Amino acid sequence: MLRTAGLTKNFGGLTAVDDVDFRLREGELCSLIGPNGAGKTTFFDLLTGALEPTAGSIELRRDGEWESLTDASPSAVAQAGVHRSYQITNVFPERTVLENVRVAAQAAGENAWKGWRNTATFEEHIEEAHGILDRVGLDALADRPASALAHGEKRQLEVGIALAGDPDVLLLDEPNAGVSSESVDDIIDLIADVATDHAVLLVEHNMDIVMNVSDRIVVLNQGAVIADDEPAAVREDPAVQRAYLGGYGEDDGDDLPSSGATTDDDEEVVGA
Ligand SMILES: Nc1ncnc2c1ncn2[C@@H]1O[C@H](COP(=O)(O)OP(=O)(O)OP(=O)(O)O)[C@@H](O)[C@H]1O
Repeated sequence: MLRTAGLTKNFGGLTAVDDVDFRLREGELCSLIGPNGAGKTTFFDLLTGALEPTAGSIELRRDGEWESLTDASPSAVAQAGVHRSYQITNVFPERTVLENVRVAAQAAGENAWKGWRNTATFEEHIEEAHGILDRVGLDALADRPASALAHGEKRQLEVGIALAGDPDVLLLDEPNAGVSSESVDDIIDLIADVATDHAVLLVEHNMDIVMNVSDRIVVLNQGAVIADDEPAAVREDPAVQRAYLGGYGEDDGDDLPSSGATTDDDEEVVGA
């Protein structure tokens, strides 16, 4: 579905992403984890065209053919069907929840340039937006200004915006950031639901979420892949425990870590 080969990004003398061969398969939910500064955001920025790679390639499979996204612009990547939900919100605060999703649906639509004048298209986008809001659990709040949403609801809205235009691949950037620990189950349900009909790459520090939803986990450390396996195998991998997990799940899989990845909310305790 989406693959990289030798993907590398240097910032001056620093290699933030180091020769990464990665593959996201159709229907798969893959998580990308690693300590602060491991290169997760940079990898996302490369996949979405926000950054140009120093070396390597990015390809998306569409209609049975591999298509290069290596030098594609962010809008070309989005047009190709790879959408990202942002850790730093891209919500218009004064607009309503519905408007935020409708505008995203319109921008993603094939007839975007006609949208403002074409009533049928406008109605279609409103319908799509309501469907998406229903899916992310926000339809009851459709007429609220986005600024009035709680943290967790904003994350839900960001996922909704990323869903607009029906992408093939969803890149979810810390959908749990700033969300209270009571809402973790809602976020798990939301991620699991969108993964039923999209290939999903998730960056998330909360290991309870990652271990719960992932089909596969890729671990980055200092820009390089140090593990790529099923959750149980990754959890038991000594190199991953050393670099990131710091004791998480070593005894019975349910313990909170004494250090390492966060398990409940917005506090990040992972060492760089
Ligand atoms: N624009 C930039 N210029 C220079 N260095 C950068 C730039 N962006 C990131 N870096 C460096 O690249 C490395 C990887 O950073 P990145 O933000 O990708 O890590 P991360 O895994 O997303 O971390 P976090 O979990 O804290 O979000 C870090 O050492 C960071 O300081």
